[in-house]
Amino acid sequence: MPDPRTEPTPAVSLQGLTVAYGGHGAHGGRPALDGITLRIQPGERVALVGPSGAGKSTLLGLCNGTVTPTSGRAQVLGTDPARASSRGLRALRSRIGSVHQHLNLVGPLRVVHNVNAGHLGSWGRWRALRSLVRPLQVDEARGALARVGIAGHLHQRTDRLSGGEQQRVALARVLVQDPDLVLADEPVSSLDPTRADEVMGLLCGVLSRDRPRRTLLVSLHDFDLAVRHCDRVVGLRQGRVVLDLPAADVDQQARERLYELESER
Ligand SMILES: Nc1ncnc2c1ncn2[C@@H]1O[C@H](COP(=O)(O)OP(=O)(O)OP(=O)(O)O)[C@@H](O)[C@H]1O
Repeated sequence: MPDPRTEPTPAVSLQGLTVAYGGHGAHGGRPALDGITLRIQPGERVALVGPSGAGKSTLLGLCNGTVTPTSGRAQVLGTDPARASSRGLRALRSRIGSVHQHLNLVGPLRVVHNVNAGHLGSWGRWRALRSLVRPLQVDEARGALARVGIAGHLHQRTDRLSGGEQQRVALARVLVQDPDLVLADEPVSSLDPTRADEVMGLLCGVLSRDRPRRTLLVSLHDFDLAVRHCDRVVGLRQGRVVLDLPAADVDQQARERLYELESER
């Protein structure tokens, strides 16, 4: 049993968390998350996998405070998002980087502005507006783009880039934000397999090498990508954790158990 005095404070700690949207469970009374207990240590790269509707996005939403639990407790970077003041929640969110399938990039803006959006949590409003007129911290933006392999695109219009390149802009935005925790919800599901593999390599490589204690929690439909790029694989099914293994220990049997048809259970 680990000694609580020497264990690091977890980056994410969920205890008996249940989410029942609208006060009722989804799918005929079943909650979206059903008594989830999970600890993720700083620096871990964790993949969340499981069938559609298993609760992966809901779990990520709990971590950034956009979803409120019905019961149970969460600590994310030492803060309970559901009990934090609005200032506390803002402070927490400034330490969390997000990567989504929908990239939330402003297409007509030049790439440098979208990368600099990573500073918005720390820049005041005037600094942000000034930067829109004449970009600030350009060298930092260029450096971040270089690290994701598209340094030459700094001044291009963002919507002229390919989907994979735009995903790299979103990663560069996270790099300049420099968060302690990255939450990625289906970050590569719109990319072809080769691009998806490259972007996952950057997400789990550059983003975590950048700061070794940075924690990554990424939901994925592609089980192979999860095993290939992450340290640990957590499988959700019907709102419960049914698999939690180091990626190296995941075998075919574990995979089949996770995805077997609902009717077979
Ligand atoms: N805002 C909401 N209101 C009501 N029910 C919701 C809401 N969001 C999700 N649900 C339900 O909660 C359950 C879990 O959904 P969630 O999106 O977390 O699953 P998921 O594993 O991310 O699915 P997918 O892989 O398809 O994105 C589903 O039954 C879904 O219909």
